[in-house]
Amino acid sequence: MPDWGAHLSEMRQRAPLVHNITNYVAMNVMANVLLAAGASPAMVHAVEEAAEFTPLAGALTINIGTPSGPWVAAMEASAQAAQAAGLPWVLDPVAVGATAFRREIGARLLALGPAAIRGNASEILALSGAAAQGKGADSADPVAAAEEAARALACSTGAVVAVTGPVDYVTDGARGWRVANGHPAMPRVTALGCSLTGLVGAFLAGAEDRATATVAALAYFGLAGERAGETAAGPGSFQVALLDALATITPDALTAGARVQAA
Ligand SMILES: Nc1ncnc2c1ncn2[C@@H]1O[C@H](COP(=O)(O)OP(=O)(O)OP(=O)(O)O)[C@@H](O)[C@H]1O
Ligand SMILES: Cc1ncsc1CCO
Ligand SMILES: [Mg+2]
Repeated sequence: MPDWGAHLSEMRQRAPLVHNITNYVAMNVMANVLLAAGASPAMVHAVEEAAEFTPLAGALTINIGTPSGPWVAAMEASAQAAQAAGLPWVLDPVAVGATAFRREIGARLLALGPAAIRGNASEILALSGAAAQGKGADSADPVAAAEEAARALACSTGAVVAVTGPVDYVTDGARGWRVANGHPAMPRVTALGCSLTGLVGAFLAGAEDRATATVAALAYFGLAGERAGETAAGPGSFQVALLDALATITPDALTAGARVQAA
């Protein structure tokens, strides 16, 4: 098994600038998650500047949670800029199955070569063209039901695909892992999946093996959730405790606490 903590250590040494085009709900929590982990977030979405900004960063993340025409234009321009610069970019296809608008955005972004795709089971099923039962931004499908779709999507796009839920599944089409870290309070705080997408971007910046870097980001976030769950009184204090745990988890603690199995 790879040394998961080494990925965290490398990310903190690089302290990458991560360019995020995310949704209105996620902006603050996602930026705080990236700062707590040791990366530098920048939320830059104006179509007038987004593509100019992208090459300054170590990675780009694109989240379609609250899309509108000009934002989508910025997403496409930044994804193209990342592709041209050889920078990894991560797609978070929020509620992609819900409307025709989102399905079209998802298909257009998929064609721009994401290095990784991170979504819940309903989103990964919908993005792959399979039937999905998502409830808006929330999943209504089990992770296991999306594993085959995830492998197919990884093979057709070349991206690492991460399906999150009670036990996460990650695949690059050839290899697969299950990540059991996490806490049941996590889906009760909004935008934690969106924030995790930002962390995947941070771990991918400069990484040699994008699949194991993605697994490490998921194990780290899930372990932080476990730590937060030990002290939190409810969803509000959980969010605060999660930030503290992200900042205090060491690479050695991640290596010891990661509950990852090859799948
Ligand atoms: N029931 C659960 N038990 C433990 N961990 C969970 C559970 N559900 C989700 N998680 C963890 O929560 C994090 C976010 O994943 P989730 O699948 O909820 O994302 P999401 O649906 O895209 O969230 P959002 O759209 O609100 O940002 C991941 O680290 C995942 O492992
Ligand atoms: C609640 C919500 N609605 C659109 S985006 C978002 C954040 C979680 O994906
Ligand atoms: Mg989501």
